Amino acid sequence: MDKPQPDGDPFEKELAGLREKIDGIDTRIVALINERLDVSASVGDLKRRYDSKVLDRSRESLIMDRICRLNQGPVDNTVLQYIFSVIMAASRELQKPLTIAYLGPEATHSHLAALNHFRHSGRFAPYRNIAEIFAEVERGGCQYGVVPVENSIEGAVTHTLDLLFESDVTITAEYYQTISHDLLSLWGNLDEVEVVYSHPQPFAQCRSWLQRNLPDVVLEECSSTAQAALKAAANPKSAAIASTKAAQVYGLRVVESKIEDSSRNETRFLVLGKEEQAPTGDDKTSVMFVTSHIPGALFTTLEPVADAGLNMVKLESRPTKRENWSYFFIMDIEGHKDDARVKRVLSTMKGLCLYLKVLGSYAKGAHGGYRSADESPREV
Ligand SMILES: O=C(O)C(=O)C[C@]1(C(=O)O)C=C[C@@H](O)C=C1
Repeated sequence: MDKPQPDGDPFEKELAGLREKIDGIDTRIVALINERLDVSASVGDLKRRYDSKVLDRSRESLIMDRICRLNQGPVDNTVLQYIFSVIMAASRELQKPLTIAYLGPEATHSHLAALNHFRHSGRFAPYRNIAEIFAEVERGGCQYGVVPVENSIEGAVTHTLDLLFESDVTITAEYYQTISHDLLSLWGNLDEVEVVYSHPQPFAQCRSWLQRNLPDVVLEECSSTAQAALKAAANPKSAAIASTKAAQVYGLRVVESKIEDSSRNETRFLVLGKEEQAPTGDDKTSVMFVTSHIPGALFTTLEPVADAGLNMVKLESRPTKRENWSYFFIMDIEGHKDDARVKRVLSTMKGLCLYLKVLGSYAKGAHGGYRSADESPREV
């Protein structure tokens, strides 16, 4: 059916009336948001005086539940939660701006994970490598650092595991970032594309699409997808495989979204910090340990975990690099280190191995992340 055509004056008049109403409502919304932020600033003062943490996830969950119960429509609960997640991010930012280190440059998947996990609130600082992020968090230059630890297709990020062995930072959270690749170019089409830039991993993950659509182009490897986008922005006869965020940051257009062969590509990121996290009731604990060089040592060390019925969700081994053929292990179990059962098991394990360190207890992350400002509902 054809859309009704604006009928000159009556349409304009009615539209102006409705828009005036919207302006009036917006005025009230702005005033209410600022009124809420004023109260939040007072909460911030109180928290500073009592040395209490700014972020209170359990309170935020209660707020989300409450607004959904109050909601009578027509707004969808997901949209409402999204709006409130941004309001609360502004609230936290006002109370205490956070500094978050991530693996740069801008618009990498690490950047997206950091933005999504912290709901866009804070000062996000790019670092050149994972070691620098650990060092920055350790020396207190940034409160948090976001580092990749495992990809669902490529496996462990061994550099991160090695740094966990050496460093004194705590794991404060985990975040699963869906990895999706877009083809970006200056003109937004495939015409005249002679070269495609990207990191080796996206090339491997988009192989079928490239074969089907750009079988004859040169594939040029870059150190990151952001670097690839930067190069594509300087060459009109090229394209880059990178994130949608990179298109915004480097002034490119999206030729095609989600060109990866498998849609189940996820990277697990760890959020490093210094503060231990209180139990939430649905936690994970990461533990690092070194076993002695005798047959069955690993089995003996892990036996208490099985005996207590604790669910081990991951076990990785890495060379200690201090002695040939000696290894350290990183184990993730369900539960918080303050849970009586976990406490008992860790204390028994400590007596059975050469060295054991708890890397952190933190709330379990949801696969696919949670809705945040970067994953805003597309239609609204
Ligand atoms: O209630 C608090 O503790 C607040 O700091 C306020 C507020 C909010 O904006 O509602 C902000 C940050 C916290 O994570 C939880 C809630």
